[in-house]
Amino acid sequence: MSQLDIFGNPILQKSGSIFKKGITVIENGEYIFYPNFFSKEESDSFLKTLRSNIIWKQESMNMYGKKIDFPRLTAWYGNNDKPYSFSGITLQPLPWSSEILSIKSKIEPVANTAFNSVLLNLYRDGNDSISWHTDAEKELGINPVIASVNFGATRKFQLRHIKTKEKLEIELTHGSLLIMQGELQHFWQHQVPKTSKIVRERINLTFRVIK
Ligand SMILES: O=C(O)CCC(=O)C(=O)O
Ligand SMILES: [Fe+2]
Repeated sequence: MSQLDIFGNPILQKSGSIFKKGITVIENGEYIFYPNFFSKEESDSFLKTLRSNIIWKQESMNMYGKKIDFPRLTAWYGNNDKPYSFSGITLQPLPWSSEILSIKSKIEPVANTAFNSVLLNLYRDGNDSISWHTDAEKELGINPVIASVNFGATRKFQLRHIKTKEKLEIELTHGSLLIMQGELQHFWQHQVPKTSKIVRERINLTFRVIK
């Protein structure tokens, strides 16, 4: 476990990253990580209510004429009725639920951003994953702020610079908050790889602003 600063953020030992006011500044991007943003009790409760109240869907995409299921379940909520497209599929948002609004109101002052939509992912076990991508869809505009909230199993979140191929890794723990900002989405891809470890379910919420 790395050393933590006064904000509870790990102090990165990696060369090339500067740490100021809780923001980790890396080449072509910034992030803020709170390993314990929500208490254990709050996190346990959100995990349970989101698991049962969210309308989870098995989305799929078409690849060479074959239907391929995403290796996770997803849901899309928001106050914006513009459809949002990613990985070749288009999602219509469902109206905010009370537990999502409660999470949103806690993270907005920290992220300094009023989010109008959220994508939820349910990773049922270590076989579920999301592969290398950026969240740089044109609806999100230039230098989007994306706030990622995590409940359940701790999973590895990897970042890879598209030019230098440098890699960073953050363990996204139960109750953690990761805010990605600056140029990060334009220069770094991210993924949550499969793991052969036996892990419980994990729910991730990425809050976004659709322009
Ligand atoms: O599950 C995660 O931590 C990442 C999810 C993600 O990258 C996305 O939904 O775009
Ligand atoms: Fe993403």
